[in-house]
Amino acid sequence: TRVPGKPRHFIDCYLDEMDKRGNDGSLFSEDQLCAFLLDLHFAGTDTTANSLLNAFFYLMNYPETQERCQQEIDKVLDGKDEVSFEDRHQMPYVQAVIHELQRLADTAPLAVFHKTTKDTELMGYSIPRGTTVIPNLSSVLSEEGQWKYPHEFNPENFLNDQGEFVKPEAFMPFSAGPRMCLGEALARMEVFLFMVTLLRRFKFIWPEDAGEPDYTKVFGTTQTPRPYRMKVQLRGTA
Ligand code: HEM
Repeated sequence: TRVPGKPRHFIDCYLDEMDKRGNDGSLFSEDQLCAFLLDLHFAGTDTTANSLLNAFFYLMNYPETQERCQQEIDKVLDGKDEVSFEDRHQMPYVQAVIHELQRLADTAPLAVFHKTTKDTELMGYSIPRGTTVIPNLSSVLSEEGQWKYPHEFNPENFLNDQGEFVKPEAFMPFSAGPRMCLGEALARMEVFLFMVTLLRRFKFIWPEDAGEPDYTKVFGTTQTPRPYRMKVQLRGTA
């Protein structure tokens, strides 16, 4: 349905640009376009969507936590039309819950595979040049000794004794190092704004006939919770 010269979206614009350039040796190519689409849909959308899916799955099954988030949100946003990312500094509990949900979402369990470009020594281990290295983020995110409650959902993992938000070093769902997630800042902003906006308006309820929740995930390059249904109620209408 594409009409050259009348772009409707990114792909059309890109194809127009490819037509214009012909074979001028530029980087505009179908391969490059595919790589961009993977970035947009897979790295940029699927990860954040799965984080949100996981978040609402847990919040429905921990209604007291959901309610405590809503109380903090109501207090901080009192009189404001919309939430802004800056508001997170006044919401230590919500921040702790969101980080705890991201920890358990374990969205990219094996990060992205890497390869050593030279012989490398790491903590007494020698890793020859050209070795494929697969980071195990699942292990870090539930490492005993790094978390107060490594194997359960508990926002206390991100709160100190004064109830302030703290981020342990082992929190690395976006991996670490020079090739860590390029979209981390955007993803964190998106997850915060989506969650706060939705929690402010709606109550998320696990349907009575849904049975016991199954917390095991569908494993993949990105992990996702098992399909579920949810009941959504406008707040204040119950
Ligand atoms: C909650 C959401 C997200 C999670 C958990 C996540 C996680 C990750 C992880 C673990 C990596 C691998 C890092 C490594 O190689 O060690 C990665 C890479 C990457 N992510 Fe994300 N990501 C998320 C959202 C996003 C978003 C929204 C974008 C872009 C808009 C994005 C763009 C990228 C890109 C481009 C890379 C490759 C970076 C490179 O190889 O240099 N990610 N992400």
